[in-house]
Amino acid sequence: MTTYDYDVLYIGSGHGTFDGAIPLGAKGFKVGVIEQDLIGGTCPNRGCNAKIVLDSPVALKRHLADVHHIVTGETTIDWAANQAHKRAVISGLPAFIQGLLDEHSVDVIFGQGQLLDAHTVLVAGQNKTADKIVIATGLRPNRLAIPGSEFAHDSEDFMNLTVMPKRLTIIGAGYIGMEFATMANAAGAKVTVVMRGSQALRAYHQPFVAQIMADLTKRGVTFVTDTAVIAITQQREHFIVHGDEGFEMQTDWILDATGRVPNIESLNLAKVGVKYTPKGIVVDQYLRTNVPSIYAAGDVIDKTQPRLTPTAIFESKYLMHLFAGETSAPIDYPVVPSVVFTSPRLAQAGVTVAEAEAHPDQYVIEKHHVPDDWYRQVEQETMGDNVLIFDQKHTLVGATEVSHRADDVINALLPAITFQYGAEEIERLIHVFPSIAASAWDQL
Ligand SMILES: Cc1cc2nc3c(=O)[nH]c(=O)nc-3n(C[C@H](O)[C@H](O)[C@H](O)COP(=O)(O)OP(=O)(O)OC[C@H]3O[C@@H](n4cnc5c(N)ncnc54)[C@H](O)[C@@H]3O)c2cc1C
Ligand SMILES: NC(=O)c1ccc[n+]([C@@H]2O[C@H](COP(=O)([O-])OP(=O)(O)OC[C@H]3O[C@@H](n4cnc5c(N)ncnc54)[C@H](O)[C@@H]3O)[C@@H](O)[C@H]2O)c1
Repeated sequence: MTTYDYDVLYIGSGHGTFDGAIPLGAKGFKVGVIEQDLIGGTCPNRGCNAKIVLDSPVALKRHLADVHHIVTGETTIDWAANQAHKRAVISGLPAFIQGLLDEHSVDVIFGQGQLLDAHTVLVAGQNKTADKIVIATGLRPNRLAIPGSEFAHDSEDFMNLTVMPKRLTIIGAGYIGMEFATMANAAGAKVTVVMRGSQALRAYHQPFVAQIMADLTKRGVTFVTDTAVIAITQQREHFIVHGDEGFEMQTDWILDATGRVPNIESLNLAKVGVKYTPKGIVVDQYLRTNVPSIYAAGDVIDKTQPRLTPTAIFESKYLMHLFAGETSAPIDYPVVPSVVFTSPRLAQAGVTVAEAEAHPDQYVIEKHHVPDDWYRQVEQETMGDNVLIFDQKHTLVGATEVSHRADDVINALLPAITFQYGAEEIERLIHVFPSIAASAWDQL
């Protein structure tokens, strides 16, 4: 029988890897993890964790604005201090995650991994062999293919800014475009978002997206719609963003937020015969590629599920159970909730409003205006709406909300959606009172 260096060798050390690699190591499997950059990947170092620290005073400033006649005085965000706080919170995460890997005897190998064959990865000049290989190399920022694209920055650069530019232009109105426009606006920048079309956050309920855009506009953000950026030029210490049909705008700093692309080029996929598309690696229902010993997890998979940390964690844990022989079933994704961290937040889970509206024979739609709830008046929320979607048996199957606490509301409703609770279970699940969860549950 062939002996390999590892039972399982992961390429990449993000959530698509470590949430499964650590318990697999703990079960006694020989596990290796190859990483070319910071341990933990995007989410802890330059994604969710970094972003939510920077956003915290932004959300707080918004709450204070709502109660300005009670808590008086002007509040400003000291961006340099915010940046220092972010560094203090996240800088220890790679060592923390590496500590967990070490504790469970998972080898960490630094370097760029490149497949040599179905069981061998070349890293740091050495061949490492494994019974199974998991590709979990994630995504990187897209770079617009236009003249002057080198003058634009990415989300990581934004999150490392120590001085907030006076004028900031964001290209793209997806997650990053909208969240970072919110942060930069609250920190005092004059923000312009240039959009190729007219729709932001396409996966979300558009009337709620329109509320967020109108609110940001009121706060000073400019949305330039139906404009494709065709070039960026430098003019002394400023930049000019050139759009089609003669659009031109002077700015101090440009964020290219036009999406993210899979990290697959360096892997040698074609030589080993692993199938992929421009959206990532093709896998079957067992997250297995067409090469039987090679699997993939996390953002690098070409998939319909949202490319989010909870999805990567679920996939990583699924593979851990599969490799440990604890399941032989195909992956069965639960409801994946999602949120855009604007102020107010926009969150959703389960059946979307668009799906429900398209099938009125299957679904019942209920709408609520958030400030109508006495508990939401405590924090003086002035805007906010939600839509709850029920099936014909009045089981909750979907929900979306725009409000300051939308993320907490959707989390609170999630058990009802995921486990299809009936009236009896809903009555038996009680919450701390008063609380967001109690308030959300009261709607069922
Ligand atoms: C700005 C930003 C904010 C985000 N905010 C949220 C949020 O609020 N909530 C949420 O759920 N999700 C958020 N996400 C998405 C989330 O970060 C990803 O879904 C998650 O990190 C995916 O994990 P992963 O393990 O698949 O990939 P990654 O975390 O990207 O890890 C891949 C790792 O592979 C390494 N690698 C790549 N190629 C090689 C190679 N050849 N050899 C060795 N190593 C390699 C990379 O260096 C990287 O460390 C955000 C993303 C960004 C960019
Ligand atoms: N809250 C969260 O969970 C969160 C936050 C940030 C990022 N993320 C993840 O990070 C990933 C990337 O986020 P993102 O915002 O970069 O991508 P995105 O796909 O959400 O948005 C990209 C935007 O750029 C636009 N665009 C694409 N090509 C363009 C072009 N040539 N010119 C102009 N506009 C163009 C798109 O229309 C879209 O509006 C996503 O997978 C997301 O899941 C998640």
